[in-house]
Amino acid sequence: MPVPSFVMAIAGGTGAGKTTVARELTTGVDSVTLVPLDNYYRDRSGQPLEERREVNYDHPDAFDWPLVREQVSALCEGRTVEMPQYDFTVHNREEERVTVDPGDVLVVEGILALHDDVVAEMLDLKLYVETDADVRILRRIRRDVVDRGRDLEGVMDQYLSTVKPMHERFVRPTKKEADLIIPEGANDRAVDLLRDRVLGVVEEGEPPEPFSE
Ligand SMILES: Nc1ncnc2c1ncn2[C@@H]1O[C@H](COP(=O)(O)OP(=O)(O)O)[C@@H](O)[C@H]1O
Ligand SMILES: Nc1ccn([C@@H]2O[C@H](COP(=O)(O)O)[C@@H](O)[C@H]2O)c(=O)n1
Repeated sequence: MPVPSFVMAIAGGTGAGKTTVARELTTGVDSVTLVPLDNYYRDRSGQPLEERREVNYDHPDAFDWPLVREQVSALCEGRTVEMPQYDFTVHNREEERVTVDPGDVLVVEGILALHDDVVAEMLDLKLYVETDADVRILRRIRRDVVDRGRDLEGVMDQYLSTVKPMHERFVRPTKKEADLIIPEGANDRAVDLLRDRVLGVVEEGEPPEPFSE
């Protein structure tokens, strides 16, 4: 298995465009390993669905950080992991894990991708995608209703009770940890420049250090 040429994290608020930026930045790279932090929500099989619906999923405590650290570290060392998968419709991990191999580029992506100090030590590049809150909530309403089986009233309640306050308390402050802030989602110029650097590291063997200097 290859040891990744470099490892990046993409943080930002819900609906900011993190997944889109991850895809754009790695276009042309042969082997990319995505580590979506959503897969690392804690296992709540011991809790009834009614309770799971009420959990604050935007607080750092909702995530299984020991497992995040263990698996990111393993992938960085060129080892395969059995990655958990998450089912948003039932607010829980799926029973089956998926075998994930390390690629040339490793991308840790999620609202709190820049939250954990131990994970931060493993990163060559830290990005924060910044998109206005009104754009993000509109994107989220569409996604949660269409893809995640939620109703509009519930999405609005969750946004005001936990998503927004936790964004202000835990997500937005991680912006200061970022090497680069990408404005307005998949900003073409910023993404083009970064993609060239990613390809330079992977294809030409350039050192990843200038990203963070
Ligand atoms: N720059 C952009 N312009 C328009 N739509 C975008 C842009 N970036 C992302 N989107 C759309 O917004 C939604 C959320 O994007 P996504 O990348 O999944 O966000 P996140 O991973 O931060 O939650 C998706 O439907 C995506 O297609
Ligand atoms: N059971 C869950 C778990 C998480 N969420 C929300 O997902 C958001 C993070 O995912 P993004 O793709 O939007 O970054 C986060 O804001 C949680 O509120 C959920 O609704 N239900």
